[in-house]
Parts: sequence; structure tokens; C-alpha cells
Amino acid sequence: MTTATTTEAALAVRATGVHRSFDGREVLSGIDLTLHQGEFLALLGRSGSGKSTLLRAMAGLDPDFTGELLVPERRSVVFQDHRLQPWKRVLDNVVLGLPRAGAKEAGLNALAEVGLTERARDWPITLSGGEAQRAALARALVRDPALLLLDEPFGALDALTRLKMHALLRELCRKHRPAVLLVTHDVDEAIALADRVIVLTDGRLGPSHEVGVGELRGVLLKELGVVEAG
Ligand SMILES: Nc1ncnc2c1ncn2[C@@H]1O[C@H](COP(=O)(O)OP(=O)(O)OP(=O)(O)O)[C@@H](O)[C@H]1O
Repeated sequence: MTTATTTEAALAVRATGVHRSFDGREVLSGIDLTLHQGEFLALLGRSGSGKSTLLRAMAGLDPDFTGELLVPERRSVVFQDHRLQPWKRVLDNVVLGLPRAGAKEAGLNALAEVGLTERARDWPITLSGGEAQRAALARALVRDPALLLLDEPFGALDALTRLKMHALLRELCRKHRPAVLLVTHDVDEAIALADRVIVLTDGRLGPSHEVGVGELRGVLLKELGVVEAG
């Protein structure tokens, strides 16, 4: 099944009955999900629960799922590793694949937004882990995505850098208002960033939780099986 693009106003993603199997083993078992423009959804789940598989299908990186998946044409992905090309300077990485006209200015604007103006001419190898993820965020945002897909983008960063990146991401999302799907293991990160949190367990989505309602942290830890239900 290929990923079709959404046209309905304000709707960014609609997944209906999405299944994915690898070698006869079902990893996604009928995913139904909607995500609206400007909404930030965190998808939590234990290792191997199928989070990245769902994100990859939404990114259009996996044609082999079944079911229906509508996503916007303008979508960007940020992975845990920055995936910058080492032989291109930071600015050239950010604008890679964009039409030439206006690309440089747009790239410099995006780098300014993530605080990397001074590093535009540098090689990726000279960036710290946090700076490289900032560059990856700039590369995602310069495409003005209607859907931003984040697959553990801060997973490899130290705690302090991670908190700084949270603040930056919140600011960028307030400004640009993409729909965001954040895949993470981290309950506190999910609560700090998202409007809504869903747990994926063995290929099935649990209930949708609005952030800010009740004892969400405890509820999520139970759903994840980290603490005993009861
Ligand atoms: N290309 C593939 N071929 C075979 N099995 C795969 C493939 N991609 C994913 N899987 C399997 O599907 C399951 C879900 O993987 P996925 O990467 O989606 O999990 P995840 O929840 O993102 O895990 P993690 O949090 O550890 O990244 C795993 O058991 C994995 O081994």
C-alpha cells in the first residue's frame, strides 16, 4: 500500500486499519489514528512495539503495509542519528534537494531558527551531537512540513542538551504549527512536549491521553508495563 496524501482541511494524518508484517509476524495489527494540523502527538512504546514501523509507513519509506494511510505531501523526518552527509557543509545539507532559487536564504533562515547561523559553512563532523540534531531539525523545517515525524530525535543526547532541544522544539512548533508525531521511549519527554500521548503495545494503540489531565505519568507507566497495574 502506498502512502496517499491528505486533502481535508486541518486533517494531517488519517490511518485506517494499518497492518504490517515481517516474515509472517504481525508488527502493526490494525492501526486507526487521526492527527490534525498543529497537533503534537507522542507515541510511546517499549522496544520492538512497532513505533518506528508506523513512523516509516507515514514517512512513505515503507510501501509494504496494508490498510489506508493518508498523510500530507509536505512531511519531514528527523531520526535519532542526524543523517547529515559528511562531505557537504552544514548549509548544503540543510538545503539538499531544494530548488536552487531561494534555497540559500531559506537554509540560512532555518539555521538561524535553530541557533546555528555561525556553523553554516562548517563540516558536519565539527558539530556536537546537539548541534547536529539542530541541523537535522533545520533541514526538516526548511521544507515547511505540514507533518513532522520525529523518531527518537533526542535519544542519543545528554540530559541537559535534551532539555534545551525540548525548549527549542516547543518554540519551533508554536511558530510553524506542523502536525507532529514524536516516537519516544521516554514518558517524561512525551508529557513535556505533546498535546496527546498514545502507547503502542504489541502493534495495537492504547487509549489517547490528553496531556495535563490527571495522573498521566502513572497511567502511562502502567500501560507500558513499567509499574504494576492495580
Ligand atoms: N525490515 C524489517 N525486517 C524484519 N523485521 C523488522 C523490520 N523492521 C522492523 N522489524 C521488526 O518489527 C518489530 C518492530 O520494530 P520497530 O523498529 O518498529 O520497533 P520500535 O517500537 O520502534 O522499537 P525501538 O523502540 O527499539 O526502536 C521488531 O520486532 C523488529 O525486529
